[in-house]
Amino acid sequence: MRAIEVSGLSKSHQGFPAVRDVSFEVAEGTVFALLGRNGAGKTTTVEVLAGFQRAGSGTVRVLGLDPWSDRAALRQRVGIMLQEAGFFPELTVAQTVGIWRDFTAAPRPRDEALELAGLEDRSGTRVRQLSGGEKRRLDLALALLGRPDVLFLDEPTTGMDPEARSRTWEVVRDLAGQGTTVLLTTHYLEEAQRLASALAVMDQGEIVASGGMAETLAARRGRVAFRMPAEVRPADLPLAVTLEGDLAVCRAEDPDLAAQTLLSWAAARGVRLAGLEVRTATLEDLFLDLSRSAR
Ligand SMILES: Nc1ncnc2c1ncn2[C@@H]1O[C@H](COP(=O)(O)OP(=O)(O)OP(=O)(O)O)[C@@H](O)[C@H]1O
Repeated sequence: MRAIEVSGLSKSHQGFPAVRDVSFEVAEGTVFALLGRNGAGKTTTVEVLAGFQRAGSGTVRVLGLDPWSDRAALRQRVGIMLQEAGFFPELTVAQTVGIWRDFTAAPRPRDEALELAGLEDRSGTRVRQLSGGEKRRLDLALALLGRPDVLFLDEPTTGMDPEARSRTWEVVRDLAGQGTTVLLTTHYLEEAQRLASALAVMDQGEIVASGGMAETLAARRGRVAFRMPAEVRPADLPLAVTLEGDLAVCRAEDPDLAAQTLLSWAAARGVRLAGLEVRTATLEDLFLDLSRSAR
């Protein structure tokens, strides 16, 4: 079943086309990453899906409902963590969660929400004293209060330290494992690659790449890199390489095979390929390729 369906969505801000003819679907219980450079249109898309902005044209459905006209019905089933949360700075973390619970149907217990977000040690701290990353964790605690079926996370781990970030990843994975559908925007490509099973990349309001994470990456070329031996010239090598400082980099559809070819060549000549690194394509490679082709 599809939890989110977007078909031909367009949305302008004062005549500026922020989102243009965007279509994608998110299967129930999966994590979907919406990626793209600053200003690509991700937040606008999420805000339309969350019912904060009305679609300009096109069709949008969340759990089969229209996020704008069925806002009241959806509010109980959707959790939202947007980029700019408005908190009361003088309230403590526990008081903030307490107030939010009053507005939430069948909320999680306060301490469970704080623990999920890794804020159990901060419950007595005033919101104004929280660090940026801790405020993001409070956002997460609030988004999770109502045990949502669909969770919108707009740059959820910005400002978090590595430990908080990996803890958040675990929470997101667990939620998806329990059936929650998660739509994530992030500038951390590693985060998207680790969490999401499908993705769409936006640029200037349009989708420029989309599909399953594994298939999308498998279709890209991987990379073999090694330190260029002083006695070897690039033209001597059996495969084409580019030089990045003292690193020789070979892009290949099958990087394992390319590495084998290079190693057999080196072994036959008694040459050592120091620091050899073989990896399949990452989201970063996809981004670099997309921005190269956009130039
Ligand atoms: N309320 C608004 N009024 C006018 N223009 C807006 C408004 N909101 C967004 N825009 C413009 O629409 C475009 C898309 O913005 P959006 O916030 O959706 O991008 P984004 O992909 O989320 O970017 P970021 O990664 O920086 O958060 C940008 O050019 C932005 O300046």
